[in-house]
Amino acid sequence: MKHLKLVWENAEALSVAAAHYFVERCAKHIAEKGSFSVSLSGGSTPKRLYQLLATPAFSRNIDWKKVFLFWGDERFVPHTHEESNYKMVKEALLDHVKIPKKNVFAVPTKGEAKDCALQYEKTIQQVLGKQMQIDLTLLGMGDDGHTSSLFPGTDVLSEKKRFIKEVWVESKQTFRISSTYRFINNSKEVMFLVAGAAKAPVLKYIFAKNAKAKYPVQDVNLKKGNAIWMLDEAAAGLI
Ligand SMILES: O=C1O[C@H](COP(=O)(O)O)[C@@H](O)[C@H](O)[C@H]1O
Repeated sequence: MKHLKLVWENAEALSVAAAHYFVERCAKHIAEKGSFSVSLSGGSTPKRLYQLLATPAFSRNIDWKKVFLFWGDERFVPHTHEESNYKMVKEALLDHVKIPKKNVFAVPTKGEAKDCALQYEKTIQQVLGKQMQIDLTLLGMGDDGHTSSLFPGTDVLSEKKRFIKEVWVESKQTFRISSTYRFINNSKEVMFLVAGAAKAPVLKYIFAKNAKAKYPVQDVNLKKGNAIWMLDEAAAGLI
């Protein structure tokens, strides 16, 4: 897998560049096969991208009827909770664009986490078919090197069969529902959005020559596609 690193002046410039990239990929996939599937990232950095996509400047260039949205990970809280990734995307994007409800696949969060994870995996299978291939997976990276909800030291890191799995995150004393490496690495392409100086030490480590495996993000290794890293100057400062 190739890694393309692009460094932008700040988080705003990074988000604008990511929005342009999203529009371009969307047009390409729709022209080629009539649809565009995206796995959305949670966390602090992508919110601005979603807000930009909702503005007329970007939104008018997106054929929302042909866009299918999934969540790469979700906090195990109701969809109305402040920490819900669904709520963040709803308020930043979904409430402002004409995407059909049937194209939006939120992670269920009622009942047991393990049942919700299984149910979501089945939903994705029904929509994407056996291939389970997302066109564009958006990812962030935590200061601890986690991506999606693949946190250091968690069981989900060694999951080989499942595409979606519940994960108990000890450091946060909570369940999350996460994409597994199997699902992420089957994507056609991933785009990382990473901003802020707190991310710089992990980026320095993972982009060093012959870096040994240490952080979960290092196991994102697409079977066929490539990774594009959108970084701001603060995050890229030690590379
Ligand atoms: O991929 C992801 O990464 C973030 C970490 O991103 P941050 O911008 O909040 O530092 C993670 O927590 C998020 O849920 C996930 O989708």
